[in-house]
Amino acid sequence: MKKIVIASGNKGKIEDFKAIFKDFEVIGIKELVPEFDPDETGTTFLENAIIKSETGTKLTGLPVVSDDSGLSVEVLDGAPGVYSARYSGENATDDKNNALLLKNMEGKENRAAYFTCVIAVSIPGEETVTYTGTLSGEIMEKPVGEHGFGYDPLFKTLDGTPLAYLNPEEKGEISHRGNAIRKMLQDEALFNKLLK
Ligand SMILES: O=P(O)(O)OP(=O)(O)OP(=O)(O)OC[C@H]1O[C@@H](n2cnc3c(O)ncnc32)[C@H](O)[C@@H]1O
Ligand SMILES: [Mg+2]
Repeated sequence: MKKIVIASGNKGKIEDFKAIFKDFEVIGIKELVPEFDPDETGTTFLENAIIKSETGTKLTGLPVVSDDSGLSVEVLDGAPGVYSARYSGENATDDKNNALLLKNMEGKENRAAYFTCVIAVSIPGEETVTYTGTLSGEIMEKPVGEHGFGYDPLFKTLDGTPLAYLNPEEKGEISHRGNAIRKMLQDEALFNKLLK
């Protein structure tokens, strides 16, 4: 089976990609390079996704997939954006990030927000390719639901469904990550290269 490496330390993401690359041997990059943790110095999701996939290919010599994603809130000028994972600082956790977001949204009328996901794929000797997906919705007044991770408990879709009410499969049907993945799966040229 062909190998594909997922350049992420986020177990949720690796599980998502295992379900997608069923015909590949999916390897989390930390299995090969335990200290893998490139600085996400980009100012866009696209730049950070490329940093992660290209660093991964350089270190492993294998095809590498990465995902850079986050939440952008209109009334906060797009914050937390590329800083979504570290919104509440050095020792950020999902709970701390959500608490800070609620605090910064106190008294705000406009609750519009969207998730972005950029997937980058680097293959040795080939140009890196990227796929972008988004999901629009609103920030709620308090966390609800049991599913998901990150900011899911505070997010509801435009039709009013709280994201954390959805199981992984249901979320994938509408999510920013699902939408980026569907674009990637339609790219036949990519899979021809990966399977070569
Ligand atoms: O960089 P890697 O190692 O892949 O893992 P990470 O968790 O640091 O991932 P990012 O740098 O892409 O940061 C993404 C953050 O955005 C948030 N996020 C991304 N996708 C999300 C989703 O589907 N639901 C809720 N929050 C999400 C969440 O807080 C993540 O920690
Ligand atoms: Mg990260």
